[in-house]
Amino acid sequence: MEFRDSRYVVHEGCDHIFFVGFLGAGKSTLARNLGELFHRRYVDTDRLAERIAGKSLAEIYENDGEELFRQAETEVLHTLKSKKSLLVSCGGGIVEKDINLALMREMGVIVFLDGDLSDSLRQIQRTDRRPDLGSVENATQLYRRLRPRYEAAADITIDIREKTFEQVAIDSGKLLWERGLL
Ligand SMILES: Nc1ncnc2c1ncn2[C@@H]1O[C@H](COP(=O)(O)OP(=O)(O)OP(=O)(O)O)[C@@H](O)[C@H]1O
Ligand SMILES: O=C(O)C1=C[C@@H](O)[C@@H](O)[C@H](O)C1
Ligand SMILES: [Mg+2]
Repeated sequence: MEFRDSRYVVHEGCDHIFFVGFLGAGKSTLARNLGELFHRRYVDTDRLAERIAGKSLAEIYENDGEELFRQAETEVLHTLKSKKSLLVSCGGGIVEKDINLALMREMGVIVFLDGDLSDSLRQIQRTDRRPDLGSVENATQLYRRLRPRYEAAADITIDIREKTFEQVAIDSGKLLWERGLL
């Protein structure tokens, strides 16, 4: 059943806000915080992809490989077309596929949380559950490869370096509110 609540902002057409950025940057925390502050529903593409596949991200990678996970991720994005006004925290690798970028652009705006790799690595508690991460060398390579893709995809970039999660929520909430996006 479609969730309805008069406190929630409803714009015309599809008006999702997609948060992209490296693994552990704080995308889910921000989307959840902004959802509470601005009464917008929040979803996470990794969790939705796990639901489609019926297993955890780590299990998908191990049993089926990354490609199947990426397919589930694209499927997830398609399902969001029929929804409205969502705050969407995206998997770190969502920018790997051009089709995902096109779908996100079609459905709303893309916000890039631009942070340091060292902060991401510190914030990720269970690196064993993160198949994409691997060693520090691997994570560094991945960060170098993905960062230009986040930058190119972004409608809005938020510098999150040396900011607390709370500061990021306040700064980005203000910015998105001023642009009429929240
Ligand atoms: N207020 C906070 N202060 C410090 N650390 C926090 C705070 N909120 C969350 N964290 C930590 O930072 C981690 C990363 O945050 P979050 O899960 O929001 O990032 P993400 O970008 O969504 O990562 P993922 O790659 O898992 O999708 C959390 O798992 C948590 O351990
Ligand atoms: O290793 C991981 O935890 C992840 C791998 C990528 O597919 C990402 O897209 C996903 O967000 C997380
Ligand atoms: Mg997340």
